[in-house]
Amino acid sequence: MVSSVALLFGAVAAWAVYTYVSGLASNIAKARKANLPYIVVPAHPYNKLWQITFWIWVPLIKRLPKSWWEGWLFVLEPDWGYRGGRKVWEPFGENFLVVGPGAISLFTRNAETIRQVTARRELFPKDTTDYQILTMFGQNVLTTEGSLWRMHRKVTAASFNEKNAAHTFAESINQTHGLISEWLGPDGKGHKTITTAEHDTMTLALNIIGYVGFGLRLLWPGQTLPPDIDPKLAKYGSLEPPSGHTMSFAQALASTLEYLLVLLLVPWSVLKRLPFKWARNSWEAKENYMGYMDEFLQDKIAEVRQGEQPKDSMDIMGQLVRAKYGKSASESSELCDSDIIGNAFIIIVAGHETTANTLHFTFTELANNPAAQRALQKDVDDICGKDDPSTWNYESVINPLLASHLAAAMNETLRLMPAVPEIPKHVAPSRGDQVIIIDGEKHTLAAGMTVGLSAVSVQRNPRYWPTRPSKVQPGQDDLDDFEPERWFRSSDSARDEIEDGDTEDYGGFKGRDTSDSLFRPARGAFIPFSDGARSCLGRRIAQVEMLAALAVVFQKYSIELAVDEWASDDEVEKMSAEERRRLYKKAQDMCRATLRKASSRLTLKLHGGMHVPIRLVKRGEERFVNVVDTDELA
Ligand code: HEM
Repeated sequence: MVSSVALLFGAVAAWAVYTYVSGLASNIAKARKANLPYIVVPAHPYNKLWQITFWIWVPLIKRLPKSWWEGWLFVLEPDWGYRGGRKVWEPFGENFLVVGPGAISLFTRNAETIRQVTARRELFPKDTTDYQILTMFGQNVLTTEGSLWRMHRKVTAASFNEKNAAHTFAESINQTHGLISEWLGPDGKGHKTITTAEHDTMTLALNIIGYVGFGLRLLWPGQTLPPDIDPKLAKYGSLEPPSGHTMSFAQALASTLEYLLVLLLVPWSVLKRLPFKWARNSWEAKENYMGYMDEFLQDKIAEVRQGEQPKDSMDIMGQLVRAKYGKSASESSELCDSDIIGNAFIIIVAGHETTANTLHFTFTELANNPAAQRALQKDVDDICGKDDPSTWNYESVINPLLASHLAAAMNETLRLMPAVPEIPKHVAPSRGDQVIIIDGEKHTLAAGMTVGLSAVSVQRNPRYWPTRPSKVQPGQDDLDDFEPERWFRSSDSARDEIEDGDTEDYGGFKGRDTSDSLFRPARGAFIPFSDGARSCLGRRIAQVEMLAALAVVFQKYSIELAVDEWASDDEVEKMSAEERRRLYKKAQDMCRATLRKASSRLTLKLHGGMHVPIRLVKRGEERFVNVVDTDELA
């Protein structure tokens, strides 16, 4: 008996060793065929078991002599692209392969490679198995491929037009007033240290996405609904839970997003029974959210059946309901109810945290870079003047804003801290090996190989971005620094297109990612919204939303880093300009160190309560940003 058990274990162990070694050998052969630099790792970075347990193994491996692990261990740590910076690429150039026993991946910071991958959607699709957990409320545009994706993309893209961008601009202006009131504090005077900027920009983006996704007006604490609001919408807009719910709609939405990873990873049948507070909270959020979605769907279907005209606002879910139940529904009738709820959910997920963090980092970087903030304020004054933001006309201000220091600051944040630092694709397993050309040489990528487009690395690659000496890191170039002014440098690169690229129209905004009057990076070198057919559907909405928020805030206010850690308000009051500059430098160094610690779970952000304290002050009442970096005032 004992010997048969030992035999069984021996056989299983032999099989495991054989699978491991033969898998590794086969992937090494594929790497050699690709003729690109490669490293061999004991476990692949995308291996789920490794992703859960890496924190146990990495410190253990680091106890071994450094020469044993320094050339490869970095790829097995999360966020190596963002945290490791450019030096990790030095041994490899712009493309390298990571070869593990179960998988092989190409990582690239080469624009030519990125162009070829993003332009050929069918040869380099998304690996939708990785996205299946995001189908928890229904199939949607992010989680599907092939003809199913086409259908989802077509129906959802219909809402992403200029008319709706203008509606979003107006709602962003309105919601930014809520953010400002929050930051000014109850006395409305400002000068109060804000440690919740990350949370507050999330609320701002949530309230805007509530409008984009459902046509709802969501409130900030202390606000009330307009008296003439449609009673059906009041139920969703109210800060109090209506009957049948234990949370308001906004609370249900915010908590569902807060507990998203729990809801994605823990089976619901288990979650329901777990005796922990986080499990109860996430379950309550999900139950409320699903309840609201069902009611919302039924309300919208009833509206369509009663022949009610659509409201003149952005409302993706309403538009999807009309696509299925309206008079001209034939084309899109393949949508089922869960697809509608699934798409509404994914638009919120895709458009909430991404925009919130970009805005949060832009506010923080502008506080950290007073010269950039002053240049931005000058442009707000020139474009918008002193007019009440509610009177700003979208058609006349949007293009000037897109060509201004506001867009330059937004682009610079997207360059340095893209919400999605690495965009995953793979070589379609059913289409065989694929050849790509890099600097005139052919390279064969094996079918099934995963491809990580490193946005964060290509966007700091000196081959594509003109550089100047860094003002913060002596002896280095300025590619790791926040320098919005870079977007006003001259461009000599053509927007290289791919000859056999996918040219079909998949809807969404058609213009470029950046204004023609700003620096135009080589195609593939600036991919915060990805590129090609599967690029971000909400790009224009996100840009419009962020520009509106920046313009409203900086028209009347400045943002400064808080210095409470080093000096009281009374002490600052008595300081000379030079003393203030020295003090602010401490806050600037601390700010840079904190931002370097950002990490990505869903998107790149400051996790675990990490924050950079800031203050909102009326223009003319600044303590620092009008005296720091003043030599740069032109
Ligand atoms: C700063 C803000 C944003 C950034 C940086 C961003 C970035 C991206 C990126 C990189 C992708 C491709 C992801 C991948 O291939 O895995 C993507 C896809 C997508 N984004 Fe955004 N996004 C932003 C805002 C938004 C907004 C506001 C919306 C909606 C209102 C939105 C809706 C979508 C959708 C639906 C997709 C999937 C498109 C498809 O697969 O066909 N995004 N986004």
